[in-house]
Amino acid sequence: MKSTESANTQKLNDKKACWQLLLNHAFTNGDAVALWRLPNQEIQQLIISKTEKQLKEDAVLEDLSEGFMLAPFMAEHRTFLSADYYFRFSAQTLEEPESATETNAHAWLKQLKPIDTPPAFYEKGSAVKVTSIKGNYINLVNEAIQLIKAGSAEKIVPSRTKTIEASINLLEAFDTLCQRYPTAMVSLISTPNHGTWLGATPELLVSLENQHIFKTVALAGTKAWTPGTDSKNVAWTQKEIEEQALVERYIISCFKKIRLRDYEEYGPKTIIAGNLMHLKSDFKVDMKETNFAQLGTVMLNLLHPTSAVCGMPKDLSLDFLLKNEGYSRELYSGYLGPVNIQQNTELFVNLRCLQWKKSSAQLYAGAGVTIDSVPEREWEETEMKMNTLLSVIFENYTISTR
Ligand SMILES: C=C(O[C@H]1C=CC=C(C(=O)O)[C@@H]1O)C(=O)O
Repeated sequence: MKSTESANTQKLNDKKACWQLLLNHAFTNGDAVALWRLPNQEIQQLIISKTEKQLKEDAVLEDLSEGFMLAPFMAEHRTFLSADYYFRFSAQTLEEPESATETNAHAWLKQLKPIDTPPAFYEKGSAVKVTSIKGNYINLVNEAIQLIKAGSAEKIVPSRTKTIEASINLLEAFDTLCQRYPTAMVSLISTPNHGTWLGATPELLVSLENQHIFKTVALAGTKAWTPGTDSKNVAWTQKEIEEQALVERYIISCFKKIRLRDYEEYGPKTIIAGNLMHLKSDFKVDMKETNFAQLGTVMLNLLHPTSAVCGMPKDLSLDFLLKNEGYSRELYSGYLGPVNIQQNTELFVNLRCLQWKKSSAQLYAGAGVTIDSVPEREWEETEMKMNTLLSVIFENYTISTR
């Protein structure tokens, strides 16, 4: 017992060794794992959960225990990972416990027996890859444009996948994404039911600070960012301005539905998200002043899927995507994030992500199509979005795509 403790004490001073030890034990026991880093924070957080609990449709966000939520694009089957073991890490080491949950987790860690093989992340069966062919995606965008021209929809967000043959070192990739994209929510999730997902998303869906301040954003419009570009001097086209305004109007329509008038709105302004720039407006509500204790739950159900990932009107766009995209989005464009950890909930739309396989990775991206869309440009936009991860992860790899 004593020798295990001293071996582990050394590991605590080495973040990567500590991750290996924890993940190895989690995967050996069939536990689920969520590792994440919130925007503009140094601290990386890790949950190990013994159960992948399916949430009921009427689950109340504000009443959940400390944990991590995962929702696929078709959000009726949401998963909740309770924080059975919770750890925080700085750049190199494990942080000292600050809560009872963390103290328990540290005690558990100290008595774990070393396993010196690399962690075996969960892998899910392969998905269909029809939309990875350029011609298919161009046709899909053209069909969306026809529907919009016929007056049935204002905006639709068709997506596609791309498979890369390579074996990724997930923990290295997670750390590199954290360094390269300080404003993104970076996550690495591995569960028996969902497999393994890595992402660096710029899009907040719902945040609740101290059960008091509700926040969401309207994000749309995409341009390549090159170092040195000043975000204050970026010119956006009419198409991009309208595309983002649609997302804004959608959020406001959700507030109207619940008769909430007292919200603050800032922007839109240009933000840098890795290799890209977007237009973003911020919305904020004081839940105490508006006397709306369950605003998070109510808005989450109304907002998802937003017109940034689905379209406008929502039902018609969803119907179009389910019939025509030709693959299941799974966790791509769903949402994920910590719930009620240290009184805060921060759920993000799962964009700029990949699904990991032992010897390959499946990337996902979509583009907002409006009446002014040019299909070839939408294809290029999805390529740029996939490059957010590819350019970081594969810096030192030879890539072959199919
Ligand atoms: C659907 C995606 O991005 C959304 C978020 C920001 C900008 C978008 C756009 O310009 O089309 C998309 O609405 C994606 O990254 O797969």
